Amino acid sequence: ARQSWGYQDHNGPAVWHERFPLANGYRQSPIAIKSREAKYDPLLRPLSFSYDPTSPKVILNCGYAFNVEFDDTEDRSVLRAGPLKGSYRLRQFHFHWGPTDEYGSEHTVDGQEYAAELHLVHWNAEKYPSFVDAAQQPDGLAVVGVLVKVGEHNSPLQKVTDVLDAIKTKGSQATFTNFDPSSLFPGSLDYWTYLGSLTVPPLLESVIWIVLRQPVTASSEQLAKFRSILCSAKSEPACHLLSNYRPPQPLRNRRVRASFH
Ligand SMILES: NS(=O)(=O)c1ccc(C(=O)NCCC(=O)/N=C/Cc2cnc[nH]2)cc1
Ligand SMILES: [Zn+2]
Repeated sequence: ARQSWGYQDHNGPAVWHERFPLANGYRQSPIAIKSREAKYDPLLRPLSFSYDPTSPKVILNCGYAFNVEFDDTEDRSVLRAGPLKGSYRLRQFHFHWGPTDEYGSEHTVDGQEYAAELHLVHWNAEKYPSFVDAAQQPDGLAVVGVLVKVGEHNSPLQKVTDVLDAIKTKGSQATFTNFDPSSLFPGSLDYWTYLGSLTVPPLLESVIWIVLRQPVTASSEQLAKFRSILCSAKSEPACHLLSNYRPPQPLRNRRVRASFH
């Protein structure tokens, strides 16, 4: 079968444009956030989320990340307010990381790269009939990004890292429930927001990004656990997913707004 996209030299972010022309689009993500150029917007409201801890169902190794996937057939876990109009339904969360603790986040802040980044992917179920439809619309998706720096052990995260041995190979999945993803949030919900895209192919320009200002920590051992999953299927030669971040993309004609002074 044709090589699909990935994060190696032959199929990584530098060549995605060959098969996914949106890679060179006008509202691509991630971006390098420059805090001094972000403008405080008093019209931005605090984020309001209500997550049902029984709505996560499975954790899946999709070869380029692992996704904790939610039952999004009704409004069980939703995000409202902030920069959003209406309510957005949580579909999945996943992480991006790098080969060492020094880098691996997708967004950077004032040139600072973080060890990893958590993405909670929501879609506008009030306005669109399905995730796939919402993903084609400029206001269809809302992704909350949480920066992860290496440091103290993160105990809520341990529930996720403990199950990674059970989904080592691409395509494997395991039951995963009774988990509240807001347990992974930092103390402050201050955020930057801007209009962007998926950071993986097809790079659709349908994401309202909400990047929390305050990072959370994870221990070096927990970060190493991310790198232990394989991007290869059981039948293939093993290849560890050591890195799955897209570097920052041109800001072009966009403004980053801040919810805080
Ligand atoms: N990196 S990101 O946050 O921009 C991002 C956002 C969305 C996707 C995405 O849309 N991937 C497709 C796989 C998926 O989301 N699968 C979900 C299955 C599912 C979950 N609940 C019901 N079905 C990937 C990366
Ligand atoms: Zn992501």
